[in-house]
Amino acid sequence: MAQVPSSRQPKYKRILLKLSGEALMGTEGFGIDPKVLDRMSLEIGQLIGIGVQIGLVIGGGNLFRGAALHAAGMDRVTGDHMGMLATVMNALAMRDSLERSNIQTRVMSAITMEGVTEHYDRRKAMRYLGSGDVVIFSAGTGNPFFTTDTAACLRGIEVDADLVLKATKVDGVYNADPMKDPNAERFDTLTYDQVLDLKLGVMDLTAICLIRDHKMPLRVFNMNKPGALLNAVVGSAEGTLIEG
Ligand SMILES: Nc1ncnc2c1ncn2[C@@H]1O[C@H](COP(=O)(O)OP(=O)(O)O)[C@@H](O)[C@H]1O
Ligand SMILES: O=c1ccn([C@@H]2O[C@H](COP(=O)(O)OP(=O)(O)O)[C@@H](O)[C@H]2O)c(=O)[nH]1
Repeated sequence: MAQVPSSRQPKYKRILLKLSGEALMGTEGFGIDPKVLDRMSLEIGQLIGIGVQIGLVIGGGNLFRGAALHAAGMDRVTGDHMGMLATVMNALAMRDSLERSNIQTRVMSAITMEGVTEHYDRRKAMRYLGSGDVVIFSAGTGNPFFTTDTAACLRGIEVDADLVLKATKVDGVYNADPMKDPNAERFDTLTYDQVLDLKLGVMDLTAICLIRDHKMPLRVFNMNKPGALLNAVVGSAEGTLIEG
């Protein structure tokens, strides 16, 4: 397991990390790049090494998104079911990579899939987290019309995480989409209400309202920046912190 300097002590004991499905495809246009999984496992191993308890939610956008399937003519609920199943595939791939790095991992699913994953059970998940296992919460919330961002916030609140972390392709939250506006400026911190009032497209409104109502802090950071995850967990300025 990767070593980190002992000075880097965690500020947060238990975190819920959300990885977008798209991030898993690396430079490919679809699917899963094992190199990305292994890099994430290395970074997660560093956190385990300093005693952080980790819940993971992985999106499915590298495989299927209900809204996109619907736009192409499919029934929306069927599309969302396919999207949720895609997150289970990503979770199994991530578990495989974590376990090859000797990190004990559990996959739970909000949709019953006996023989493939455990069914989501909050109390069991809390026990697994408490004993140091990584728990991957798959199949989103189990309901259509939601996103895995909302699932991450929901599970984070349910399992009493100290912080929800959204790993994404950009360096944090900006005053405009930085992929479209080269002059966009990044915020170091934001309140929940600022995110809502300024309509900052970093997470869907359901997710932001949920964390606002439960006062769950959220940090948005760039998952392609080596060491950014560790920085965020030791409390260094990294990306954008949303709270208050
Ligand atoms: N105000 C904003 N600040 C940061 N990113 C934004 C903003 N508005 C839109 N985005 C876009 O949101 C994306 C991050 O969301 P994410 O959920 O990781 O991606 P996706 O929606 O493709 O799964 C970024 O790649 C960025 O282009
Ligand atoms: O609670 C949930 C979570 C996800 N999804 C479906 O799963 C897809 C993949 O999730 P998401 O788009 O959040 O993945 P990401 O953008 O993070 O890769 C979504 O588009 C939805 O179709 C859903 O129906 N309910």
